[in-house]
Amino acid sequence: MSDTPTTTAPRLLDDFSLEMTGKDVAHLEEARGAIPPGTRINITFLGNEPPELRLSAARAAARLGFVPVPHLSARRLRSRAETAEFLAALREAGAAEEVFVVGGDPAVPQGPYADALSLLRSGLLQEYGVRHVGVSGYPEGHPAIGEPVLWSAIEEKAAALREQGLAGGVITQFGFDVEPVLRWVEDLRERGVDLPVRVGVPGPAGVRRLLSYATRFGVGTGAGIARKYGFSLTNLMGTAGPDRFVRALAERYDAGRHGDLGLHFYTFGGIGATADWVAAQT
Ligand SMILES: NC(=O)C1=CN([C@@H]2O[C@H](COP(=O)(O)OP(=O)(O)OC[C@H]3O[C@@H](n4cnc5c(N)ncnc54)[C@H](O)[C@@H]3O)[C@@H](O)[C@H]2O)C=CC1
Ligand SMILES: Nc1nc(=O)c2c([nH]1)NC[C@@H]1CN(c3ccc(C(=O)N[C@@H](CCC(=O)O)C(=O)O)cc3)CN21
Repeated sequence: MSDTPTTTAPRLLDDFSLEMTGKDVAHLEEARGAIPPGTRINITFLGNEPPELRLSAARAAARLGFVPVPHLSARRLRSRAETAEFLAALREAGAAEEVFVVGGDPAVPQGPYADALSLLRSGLLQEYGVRHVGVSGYPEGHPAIGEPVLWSAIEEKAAALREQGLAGGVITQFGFDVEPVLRWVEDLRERGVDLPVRVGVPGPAGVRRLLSYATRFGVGTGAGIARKYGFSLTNLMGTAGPDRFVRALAERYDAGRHGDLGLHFYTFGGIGATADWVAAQT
């Protein structure tokens, strides 16, 4: 129904998720009133944040009435015992039901899990009460991982989730261009993966910051993409929000072809700005 974008857009935003780091707890507290109760709040697993900081973020999200979705970065986990300890603490915090499992940026795994799949297959997650696992998707590829590897990884993870009796979903790497996202989702569906997909996009933020994260994670920002998204590569002082991106996604989203789609906002230090932006859309 591409001729009724205004009725489709709120649907995509009905059950959005937000991503924060351990350092954003005060921002979450400030923004709480602008975020619908029960919203999923993902907690990034940064290498430079100690587990206690991530745990305090998970606790804060639960205490404020949201659903914490802590991330586990497989390659950063140094042992099965360390992983079990983190999961036990999450369970204690009421934050273990939903997690997001990602490979992890270290070029060499720091412990027994070389990828998300090995953690999924370890049996540990269920032991600590995990019921729903998010995995990542890369509509524009990944700078260090080839396309065929990415495709087999996501197919194997979807199969492993089924085998392990875990519910799941996909969250895509943030991007600035809707076209590759929808093409990728169609490809995913043709490969038989029917997991719900949350399309990752940055919340409103300064252009300089967006570009620096994009560079850091190998996300494309060509001049054409920038224009479509609504920022200029030469005006680094400006800010840019996902207005056009979300509008374009809503216009082109066809549930018959794309299955279950939602939105995931990478807030990059601005959870309040993102919450306000979403609230202003409805
Ligand atoms: N999308 C996101 O929000 C985030 C993505 N990442 C990064 O994305 C990458 C892939 O994660 P997943 O999609 O979960 O992959 P995965 O764990 O499912 O692995 C897929 C394949 O790529 C290989 N691989 C994984 N990480 C790698 C790395 N850092 N360098 C070289 N090869 C690697 C694995 O051995 C496996 O063959 C990782 O580098 C991860 O840190 C990290 C944090 C958040
Ligand atoms: N390949 C890959 N690796 C990642 O680690 C990664 C992705 N992709 N995609 C996006 C998510 C979100 N990520 C991040 C990483 C760092 C901050 C961060 O450092 N935030 C600052 C505040 C904002 C700022 O000052 O820029 C912080 O201090 O927490 C946030 C999200 C990491 N993520």
